[in-house]
Amino acid sequence: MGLDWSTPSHGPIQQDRGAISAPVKAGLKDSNHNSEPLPVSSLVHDTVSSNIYFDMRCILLDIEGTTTPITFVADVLFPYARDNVGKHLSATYDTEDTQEDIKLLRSQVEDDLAQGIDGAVSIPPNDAGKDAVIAALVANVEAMIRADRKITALKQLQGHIWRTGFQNNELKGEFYNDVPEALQSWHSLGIKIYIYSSGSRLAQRLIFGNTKSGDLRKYLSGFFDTNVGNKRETSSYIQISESLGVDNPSEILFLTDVVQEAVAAKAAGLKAMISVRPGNAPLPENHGFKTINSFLEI
Ligand SMILES: CSCCC(=O)C(=O)COP(=O)(O)O
Ligand SMILES: [Mg+2]
Repeated sequence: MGLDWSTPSHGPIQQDRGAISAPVKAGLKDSNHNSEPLPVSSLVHDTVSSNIYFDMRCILLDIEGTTTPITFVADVLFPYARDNVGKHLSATYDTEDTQEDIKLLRSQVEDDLAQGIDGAVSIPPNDAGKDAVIAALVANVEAMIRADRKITALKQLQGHIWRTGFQNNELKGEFYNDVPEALQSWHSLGIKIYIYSSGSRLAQRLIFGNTKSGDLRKYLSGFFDTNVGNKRETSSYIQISESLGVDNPSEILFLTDVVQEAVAAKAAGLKAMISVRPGNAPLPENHGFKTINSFLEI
C-alpha cells in the first residue's frame, strides 16, 4: 500500500517505503521532477501542484454528493420522477421494461407491507384493471421517493422515467466544475474510472452522457448499481473489486460523500476518501477518512 487513504486530511499521512506514484509506475515524467523515482517524502505531497500522488489502477465514483450536487438529484431528478410516474406507467404499461418494473415494485411492496414501512399500500392484482394498479403503484413510488429509499425497484423505474426527460432535453446531467477535467486527466494517466451509484446503470449513463461539457462516458470504463448490493454493504465492494480484476482491492480508490459507504469499501480492502461538497450532509466527528473538496486535489 502507498498512502493510508483513510487518514484524515488534518492528520499525519502514513506511508510505506515501497510506494510508487502513478506517474512513476506509468513511466511518465512529472513536470515538477525528473524521471528518477521520487523520494518517498515527495510522493506524499507535491508542494508545487498540491497534488497527492497515488498508485491507483481504478477510481470508483459515487454520484450524488460526489460528482453531482445533491440539489440536482433532490430538486430536479426526484421531482421529475414523482411528477411523471403516473403518465409514464400509463403510456408504457404493456412494455417489457414497465412490466419488469411493476414486478419488482410488487415484490418490494409486499416486503414493505410485511415490515410495516410507512407509506406502503397494497397493489391490487392485474385483473383489477390498469388504472387501479397504476394508482397504487404511484402512491407507493411517491412514498419511496419522499423517503429517499435506495432500493432497486424504485431506482430501476426512475431510470426509465428519466430516460424520457433526457431524450426530450428536459433534463441535463449536472456535475461539479472540477469533474470533467479530473475525469479527463485520470483517463489520460491510464486510470480506469467506474461509477457505483444507487441510481440505476441506465440513469448513470444518461446523466454522464448528457452534460453541458458533452458526453463524459468516454472517460468511464463501467457502471455499477444496487444490483451488486447496497452501497453500505462490504460484500458489494468485494463483488466490484472481483469483477474489476485488480490484483488487490487496495488498487481501487472509492470516492463518496457517505461515511458508511466509505467504511464498507474500506472493510473490503479498497481505499476510500470522503467528498465534501456544498450542500452535503455534515460528517460525523472523527470519521477517520481523508476528505477532499475537489477532484483536482487528488
Ligand atoms: C444515477 S443519477 C441518480 C442518482 C440517484 O438516484 C441516487 O439515489 C444517488 O445515489 P448515490 O448513490 O449516487 O449517492
Ligand atoms: Mg452519494
